[in-house]
Amino acid sequence: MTVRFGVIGTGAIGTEHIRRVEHRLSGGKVVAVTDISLEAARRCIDTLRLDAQLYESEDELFQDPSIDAVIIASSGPAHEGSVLKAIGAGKYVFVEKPLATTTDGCVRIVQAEARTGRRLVQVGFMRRYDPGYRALKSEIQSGRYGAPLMVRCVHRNAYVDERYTTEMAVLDTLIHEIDIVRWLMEDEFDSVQVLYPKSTRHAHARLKDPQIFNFFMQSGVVVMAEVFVNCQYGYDIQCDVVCEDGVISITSPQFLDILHAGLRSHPLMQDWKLRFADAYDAELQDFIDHVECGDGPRGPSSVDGYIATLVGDACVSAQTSKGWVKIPQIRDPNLGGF
Ligand SMILES: NC(=O)C1=CN([C@@H]2O[C@H](COP(=O)(O)OP(=O)(O)OC[C@H]3O[C@@H](n4cnc5c(N)ncnc54)[C@H](O)[C@@H]3O)[C@@H](O)[C@H]2O)C=CC1
Ligand SMILES: O=C1[C@H](O)[C@H](O)[C@@H](O)[C@H](O)[C@H]1O
Repeated sequence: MTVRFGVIGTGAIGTEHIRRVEHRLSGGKVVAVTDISLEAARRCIDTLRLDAQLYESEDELFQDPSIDAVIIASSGPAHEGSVLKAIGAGKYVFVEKPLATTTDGCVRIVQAEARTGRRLVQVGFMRRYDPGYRALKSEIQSGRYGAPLMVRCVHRNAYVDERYTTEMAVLDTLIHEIDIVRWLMEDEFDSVQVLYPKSTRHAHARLKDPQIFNFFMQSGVVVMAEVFVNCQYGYDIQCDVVCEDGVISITSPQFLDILHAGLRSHPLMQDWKLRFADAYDAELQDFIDHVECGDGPRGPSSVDGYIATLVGDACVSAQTSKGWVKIPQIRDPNLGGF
């Protein structure tokens, strides 16, 4: 069986995901696309030479019985509505992060999925599929370095545009660290504090950049996460786990070592597309494989998406408070009671 995809949102990552389903992965095919900008959707079909139906709305796309699964790659605020409609139409759903931009929205999705009695949703937390993070988790779990004590994360973009806000540093950017630290440490967040260093002159007037997010995990492990989205030099993702008997760190994949004019240099990646290309391929291939055999997705779940946004909401609160903010208790959305 080939998994027949409809894609909602044909922007930067939507186009990337379409390209990988069509040309790099096995078992999937894009048969329909839509976008709030029909021009963007049409341009995507033409550029990628897709044999796909252009739908004027997602509602029409969801009614297409030939579509097995949808990839939701629209802007974050649109995710909740699209995911709920997709669940209602009985479609499998791969939704880019965040699952929804509010905790209540995530709960509505988790409860809607639970009512179907099936796993339908996977969230695009692709770092769980990155070879570096997977090797890091394996080393932590080996016990060779003793207990983890601290985690240091760095998430730097070369630059962002005027649409990027101080809050987006949480649900658009830091949300990757929130999910990957949960997964690496098999632990939950307890509390968060935000520090604002002096802002860079490269940040637009309404953006505080960089930002430091300090967390206590429930185990007592401390997480220090830097988000700096105008670093100028490139796209730099770092993660060091400091243990009792050693430090384990991911490294950025090096494609080139250049000797020139008396210098040695390693060109840095400039954005997420190349840095996590293998991870994006692996997460979507995993989705396709499990949908194809009828299991339903086994990647990051709607509950993972709910917890990431729950912690994100606490981080946004901490951005405007002076002290520590407690992360609300994680309740099992499957059991209702909200
Ligand atoms: N996992 C990752 O590493 C990455 C994830 N993302 C996530 O992917 C999503 C899209 O990001 P980008 O592709 O960078 O944005 P983008 O702005 O390039 O593309 C978004 C597309 O969605 C369309 N759109 C907006 N609202 C819509 C709606 N209600 N219905 C249908 N289409 C709608 C826009 O017209 C646009 O074509 C975001 O949630 C973002 O957080 C983005 C980049 C990397
Ligand atoms: O999800 C992403 C990308 O993966 C980048 O890491 C972030 O910096 C970007 O803001 C966000 O859209």
